[in-house]
Amino acid sequence: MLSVALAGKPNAGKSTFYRAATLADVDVGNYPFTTIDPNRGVSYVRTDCPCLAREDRCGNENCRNGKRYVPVELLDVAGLVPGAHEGRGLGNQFLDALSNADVICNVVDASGGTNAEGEPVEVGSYDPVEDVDFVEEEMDLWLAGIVSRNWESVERQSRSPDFSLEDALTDLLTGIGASEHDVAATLRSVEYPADPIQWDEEDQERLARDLRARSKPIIVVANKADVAPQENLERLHEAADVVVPATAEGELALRQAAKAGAVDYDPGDEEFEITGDLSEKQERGLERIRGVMDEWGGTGVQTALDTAVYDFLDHFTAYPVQNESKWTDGQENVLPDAFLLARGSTPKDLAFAVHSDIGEGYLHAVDARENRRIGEDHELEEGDVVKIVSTAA
Ligand SMILES: Nc1nc2c(ncn2[C@@H]2O[C@H](COP(=O)(O)OP(=O)(O)OP(=O)(O)O)[C@@H](O)[C@H]2O)c(=O)[nH]1
Repeated sequence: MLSVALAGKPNAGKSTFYRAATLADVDVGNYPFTTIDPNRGVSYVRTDCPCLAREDRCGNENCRNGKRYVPVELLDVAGLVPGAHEGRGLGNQFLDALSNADVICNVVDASGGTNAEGEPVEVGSYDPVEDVDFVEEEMDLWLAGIVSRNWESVERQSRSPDFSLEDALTDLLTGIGASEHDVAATLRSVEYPADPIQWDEEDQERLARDLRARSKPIIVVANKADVAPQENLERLHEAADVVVPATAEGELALRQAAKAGAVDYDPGDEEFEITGDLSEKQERGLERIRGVMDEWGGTGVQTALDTAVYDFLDHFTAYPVQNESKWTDGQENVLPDAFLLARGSTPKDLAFAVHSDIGEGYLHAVDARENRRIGEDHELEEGDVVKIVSTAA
């Protein structure tokens, strides 16, 4: 399962975001929105379900009237502080947890109401742009530290006659969780000395920064947007590639109210409707959230996850089925599964995502929307429904 990590300094709102994003108003099937352990849970990205193209909604447990929720792992990596790569605060423990993530949401207190250590200060007095830079910096230097600690071994290997620097670096970097694809791209784009003995700290750091940017991309969640000065949000937009304004507290309140049956709201909706009895205070609280949602097109929590996975990581959703006309599996379940795949993935990649045996026995595939056979190197797209024919099926 694709893994999204929440990082950021203390008190930025990570736990609130995490609690909101892993809370469901109903229990859903195999992937309840419940927490796996205190810092690792299941959340969802939202997309249009292919059943919208049909007369009836599919009724899948992760589809709500055509809004499809696709499971992702969510990690809450608490308490990162400046200097963590040198062991400050809880130090490397958190950075190590981040190494399992495919994409990172840097939760920033956009209100400027907490300082670098996460201690409360007057709202607007701290510059949240500092928090954008520090998470990136900590991760870059943490990776540079790993490269540096392992350098002696690369130097030792270089004495062997059939030594290849590229192979040694690939071994080292894939060993710490980077994909071969990212490592190859980094080695192509960064200039470095051919002899490991000639490398200095700067060479190691350049390599680490490039690889970090490829293998651990970071989006910024401008949290506490409900109380953030407009100027802070503008500055954050200038400082980072992708910034999503959000109110984690607002999303948590809405999901709790939805769970209690007091509002009609699905995660990612731009608005909600009050449907149950609420105290005057509760109603005032929810109306305040409505004001923020009107401005940003929702609370931003679902948008942040969707942006991280679909836009920033450039993934899409594909739906394998066994019956190409009914879009069902062997048990008559309609659109039973949804898989997140990287842009450029083919039917064979989908087959491997379903099961390695299905991938190995791959024969051909059928586009169930168009009802036609598709080639092995056909690039799948968002919402594709695919029947895979395999010797293993
Ligand atoms: N105004 C406002 N406050 C928020 C929002 N999200 C979180 N908070 C508040 O910010 C404070 C810190 O939130 P947490 O979720 O505990 O922060 P954290 O980043 O997990 O902190 P650590 O666990 O210390 O790493 C709490 O008082 C929250 O209620 C928001 O969207 N708006």
